[in-house]
Amino acid sequence: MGADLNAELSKKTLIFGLKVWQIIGIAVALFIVVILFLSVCLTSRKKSRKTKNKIPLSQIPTVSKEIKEVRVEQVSANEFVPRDGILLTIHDKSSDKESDKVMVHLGLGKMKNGDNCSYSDSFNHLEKDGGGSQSGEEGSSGTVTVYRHSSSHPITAPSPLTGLPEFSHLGWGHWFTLRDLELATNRFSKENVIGEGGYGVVYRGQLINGSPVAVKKILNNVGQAEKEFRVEVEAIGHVRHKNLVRLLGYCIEGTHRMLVYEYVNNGNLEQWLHGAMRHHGYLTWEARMKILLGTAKAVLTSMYYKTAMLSQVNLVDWLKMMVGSRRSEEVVDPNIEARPSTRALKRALLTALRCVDPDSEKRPKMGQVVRMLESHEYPLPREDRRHRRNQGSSVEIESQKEYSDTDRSESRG
Ligand SMILES: Nc1ncnc2c1ncn2[C@@H]1O[C@H](COP(=O)(O)OP(=O)(O)OP(=O)(O)O)[C@@H](O)[C@H]1O
Repeated sequence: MGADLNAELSKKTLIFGLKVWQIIGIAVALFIVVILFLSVCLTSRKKSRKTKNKIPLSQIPTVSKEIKEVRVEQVSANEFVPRDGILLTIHDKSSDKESDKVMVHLGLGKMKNGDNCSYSDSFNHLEKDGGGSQSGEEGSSGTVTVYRHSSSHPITAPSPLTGLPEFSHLGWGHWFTLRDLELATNRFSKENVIGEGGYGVVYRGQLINGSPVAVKKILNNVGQAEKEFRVEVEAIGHVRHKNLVRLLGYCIEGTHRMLVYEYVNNGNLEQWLHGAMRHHGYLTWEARMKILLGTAKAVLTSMYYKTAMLSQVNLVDWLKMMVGSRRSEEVVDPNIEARPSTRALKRALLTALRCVDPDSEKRPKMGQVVRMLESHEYPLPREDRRHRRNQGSSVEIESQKEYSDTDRSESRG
């Protein structure tokens, strides 16, 4: 048997007179070379695709470990399997008569590979029986966009009430995708810009459930920005206070960092103080004091969550100069019709000066600020102050020494 096989393998063939075993050997070697070549090609293609998708490390701001990034990418519709109850919410964006699109949040599905996904898109608005919006494949001209979410971080189900993602894994707020916010802000159009702060541009937007929102797009080239984002998301997000604009959620995708706030349609304090809202009138002294106190209380609520950056240095210098040269009365906005009493003005200025003491150790605690502003006894008359100081000092009493120049001139006056 063995001898037969040997004889067969040793037979010469017509291919260059090579023996059978030689031909087999060459074929096997060629096969191995081809397999090796193909696997090298595939590996290098995968690698180059990965590096293409990767953003240089220097451009990716570091986020807290608590905040997980969602990898979202568009895939073709046949790669996913929708779950039951596809249609969750229809928001008719055409109500403003400018667009004939209906935005449809379709819901949740599963990728063929087992990953969770959500999918949504806008369809042409269908006029039917007087303009009601209709959903579904029939007549739709849009293609469904599927968002794939990493399986290690399953997406949260949209709330049946709002159509928005449910609370984020941080225990508060919604976790928006970039696409959610693009849809809300008309792709961050210039017309939707409502302001610009130190950390980014703020856009007006409308969520899928119709709620107006302010979307702050954090500039990722500002050093403080990532810190600002983290502080807001991890700390301010938990805080509820009637004087603080509520943070509704956030978006982290690639290098994008965005904060979504409830929309305040009443202008901002700067606009009220510097005349941009003058068609609505001017703030009275009482209203200003209320804002001051409300702000102090809000800061007290959110303290050492947030380290505010003071951008009022010139204002502070000006105030000190005015008080130092006994022109306190002149710092009151001339547009206020009912001027504050001397005592009320002194209370406000004294508190303000204490808060901007160059020695941060000497600045009052926010609780003391609230007490100073709320106390009608404050500032104490000089005799009472001397008397109380003999009994034991408090910051409020001590702070009045700082104001002594003006104080003396006011008492004389
Ligand atoms: N929730 C909101 N509702 C309506 N408008 C807003 C809202 N948040 C911000 N804005 C507008 O956008 C502007 C910029 O806001 P942002 O919070 O970025 O900066 P800021 O508070 O003015 O300054 P800074 O960045 O130094 O804190 C505001 O002055 C305001 O006009």
